[in-house]
Amino acid sequence: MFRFTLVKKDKKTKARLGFFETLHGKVETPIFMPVGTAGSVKTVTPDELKDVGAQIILGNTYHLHLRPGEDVVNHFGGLHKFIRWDRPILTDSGGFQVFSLAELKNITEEGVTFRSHLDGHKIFLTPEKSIEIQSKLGSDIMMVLDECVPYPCEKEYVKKSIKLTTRWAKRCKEAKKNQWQALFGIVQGGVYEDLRKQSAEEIVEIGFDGYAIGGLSVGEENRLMYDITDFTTDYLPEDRPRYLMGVGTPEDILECVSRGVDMFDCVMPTRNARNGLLFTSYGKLHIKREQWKLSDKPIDENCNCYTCKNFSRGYLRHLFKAGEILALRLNTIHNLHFYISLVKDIRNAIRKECFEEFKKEKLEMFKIGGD
Ligand SMILES: Cc1ccc(CCc2c3nc[nH]c3cc3c(=O)[nH]c(N)nc23)cc1
Ligand SMILES: [Zn+2]
Repeated sequence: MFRFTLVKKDKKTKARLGFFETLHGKVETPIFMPVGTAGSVKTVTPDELKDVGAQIILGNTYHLHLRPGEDVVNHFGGLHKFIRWDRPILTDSGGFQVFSLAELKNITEEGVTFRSHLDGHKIFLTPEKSIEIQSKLGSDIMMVLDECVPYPCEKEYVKKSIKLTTRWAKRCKEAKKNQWQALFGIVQGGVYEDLRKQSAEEIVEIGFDGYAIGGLSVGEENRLMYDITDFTTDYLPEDRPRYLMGVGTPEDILECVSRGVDMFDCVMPTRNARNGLLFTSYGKLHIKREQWKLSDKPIDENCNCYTCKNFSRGYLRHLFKAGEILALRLNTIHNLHFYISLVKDIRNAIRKECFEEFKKEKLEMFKIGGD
């Protein structure tokens, strides 16, 4: 069960306001999706995720297959019941994680063989296997198994790779049959516009509930990521959501919304939080710095999250320096709230037809610097 509704198109940019409906509820777009790789968004509870306004979270086929295994999750009635999250969940197919995490991998027509990064045992992931795992996890949105080529990557290899990715996408759609879960296609093609066009046309031809732009946020310069995104969205149907995988910083999200992207995921808010790097309206702030030792100010005076309503920078710095686990939790709550509030404000700006001014103002403020 899946349906996307386009509510409004910005007049000056390619920004869009919309929402999609799933079995587990509605998600407004543009949206930021917190990453919960192994069945938890690190350090926070489902209730805290709801408090910061999370509407959908991500899970991962690769990690959950390795541990605890999809049969264990299925035993508990699927991922929603297992992790106590009753809103939508999107799972990645495992392809990207194989290419970025696993030792020794071998890609053939049939699928990809790799060794687990946990205990080294051999695993053979095929399009059919990936769909089987995601079905047992019971995610609302499944991703096709694709090959995310590295950056840089020579054009001849990318040319062959997108053909494989298209054949795997077809096999995923066939393997899904008439299951209730939505299935998103993934467009590849590296940084080559002609290959991006070819991949987009082939994936759209197969037909999916939504379309992801893959193969970016893999080390290429931001300008290149923006250009490829801008080029690719023109080849995706208007009446389906567009998901730019792995993106990005607050600036990236503003820039890519204006280039026609609806869905984002990134480990940045959660990973940076655990490293003491906090997002504020004026840019990033390093909480461990000496200068915050006696500061009684909140992280961000424009923020009304639990952390900013209750704690000073001085206390948060102390917790972080002391290695207190509470530091990781309070920092994560703030950073997630920052990202989720940013996309909420983006939605409101598109609704009020002032997105371009909003984007310019935000980008200026981010440059001021939080430290
Ligand atoms: C839990 C979870 C974590 C991460 C992701 C997205 C992971 C991700 C990328 N991240 C950065 N760039 C990325 C590119 C691709 C890609 O081309 N294909 C796929 N399947 N995933 C990607 C999805 C789910
Ligand atoms: Zn806050």
